[in-house]
Amino acid sequence: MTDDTSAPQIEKRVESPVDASVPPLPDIPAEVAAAGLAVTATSAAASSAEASTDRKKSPAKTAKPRKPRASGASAAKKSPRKPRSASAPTAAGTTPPKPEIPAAVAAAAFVAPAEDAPRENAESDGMASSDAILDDAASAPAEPRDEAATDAAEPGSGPATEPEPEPEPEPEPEPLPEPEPEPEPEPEPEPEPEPLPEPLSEPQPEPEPEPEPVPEPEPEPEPELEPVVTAPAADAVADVETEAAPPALRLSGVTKAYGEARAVDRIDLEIPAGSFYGLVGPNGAGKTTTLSMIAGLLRPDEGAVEVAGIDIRRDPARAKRQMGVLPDRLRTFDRLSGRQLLYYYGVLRGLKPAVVENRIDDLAAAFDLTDALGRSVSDYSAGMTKKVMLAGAMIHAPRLLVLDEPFESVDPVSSAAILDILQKYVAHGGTVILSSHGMELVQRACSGVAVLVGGRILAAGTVDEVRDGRTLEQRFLELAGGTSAVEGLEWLHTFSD
Ligand SMILES: Nc1ncnc2c1ncn2[C@@H]1O[C@H](COP(=O)(O)OP(=O)(O)OP(=O)(O)O)[C@@H](O)[C@H]1O
Repeated sequence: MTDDTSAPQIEKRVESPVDASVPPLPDIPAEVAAAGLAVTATSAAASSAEASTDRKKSPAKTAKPRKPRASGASAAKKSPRKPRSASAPTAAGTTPPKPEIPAAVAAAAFVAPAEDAPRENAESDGMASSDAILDDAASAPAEPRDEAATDAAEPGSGPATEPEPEPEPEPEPEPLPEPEPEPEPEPEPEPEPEPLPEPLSEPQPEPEPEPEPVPEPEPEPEPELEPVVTAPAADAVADVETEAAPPALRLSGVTKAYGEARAVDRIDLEIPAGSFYGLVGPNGAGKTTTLSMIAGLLRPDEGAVEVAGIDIRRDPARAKRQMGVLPDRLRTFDRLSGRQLLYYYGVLRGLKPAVVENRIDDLAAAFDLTDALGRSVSDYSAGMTKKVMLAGAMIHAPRLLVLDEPFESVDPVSSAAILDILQKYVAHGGTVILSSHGMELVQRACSGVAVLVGGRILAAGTVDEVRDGRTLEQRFLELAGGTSAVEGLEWLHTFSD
């Protein structure tokens, strides 16, 4: 379809995707994204009410000079935001409806993070990128997150909105000018602004409340924001990855048991950046469990997972920032339209609304979803849902894509388009690890492969090394036990009618 052209487009726009005012995902999710989204949704919904209320009030408040608590810088920052949110998410003419979703989402998503929880929980948490986000959020700092949430709210969807952390730090036109010019405490500043405001506000010292509101503390958040969604240009990805040491992914003695059964048993695996890596194995072999631990959605009982050298257990927020995740089950916020869902994927990852809008269009074209963007995801077919979730996993241009059976249920044309997108992504330094039952596809598309059977890796290396002169399917059958003789079903050959 639009394969050839779509990919390049994506690269094009990856330049300055991060919303300077939005904190990195990890933080965001304190409640958010899939896993985090739920949280975000929840908190966002909750705070959105406040946010909207605050906004409405803001003008009025502004009229009243309050005590200059926030620095001039911060105040200045906030004012410009309001206008933006108003025009935010309308991209293709479709304005994201109200985020009742978030609320619903939150409920669903949050269940996820459970690690040792029973299957149901594990899955909902499971490989959902949103879940991952949630985890991040949980581990992330509170501040940035609020901002992210705020941005997310901007989409115009009233509900899930902006968590305004501190409703009070209201900018004060009058007070601002003074703090900035110069911390001349007593002489001039006091006479003008203080008379009225003081009675209203709270601060303690009457004479010198201004010097305290340190003017500089706020600039700090910005530095954090930048590193957040680094994704930018493919070139950048390539640069960073190429030389420096750590592999894109390293598993060391990773083990996960459910009761007595070891779903994953002491797995060691190292995948260099720029790899297109396949994880194959029979049903129940432990592929999803392994990918869920990589994504940070399940915690290993033993062993360590490192993403680009970052131990996901020690610094989950930063590690998850590097990843885009497609969960094994298509659980997502399906009451949102495709456009809304992608919009939230993007803003929750800290992207600027305008960037998200552009990427949504690019991804929709690439995945042949343009005509479906306005429809509720709950009405999508399995393949369409898989594609929109895959698009969501990519929208922030992560360095590592963790995809659980990305081609399952996807039609041949879309599969070819997805494969083309992934191959170009890898060619520019990105790394893909995916699970699949398609031996032919893995043999054709992947550079490396691991065969997982009974929770253990029986073979791993380049595809050619593993298949060792045979087809990958033949090799797989050997390792997985081959074809078993079918006996005991003779009754099936004697029809009941
Ligand atoms: N939450 C859970 N609670 C109990 N057992 C679980 C849970 N999740 C997975 N398992 C078990 O762990 C083993 C590995 O499951 P997993 O889903 O990782 O396999 P898989 O290789 O992805 O299988 P498939 O190819 O069918 O998707 C299976 O025996 C499964 O029943």
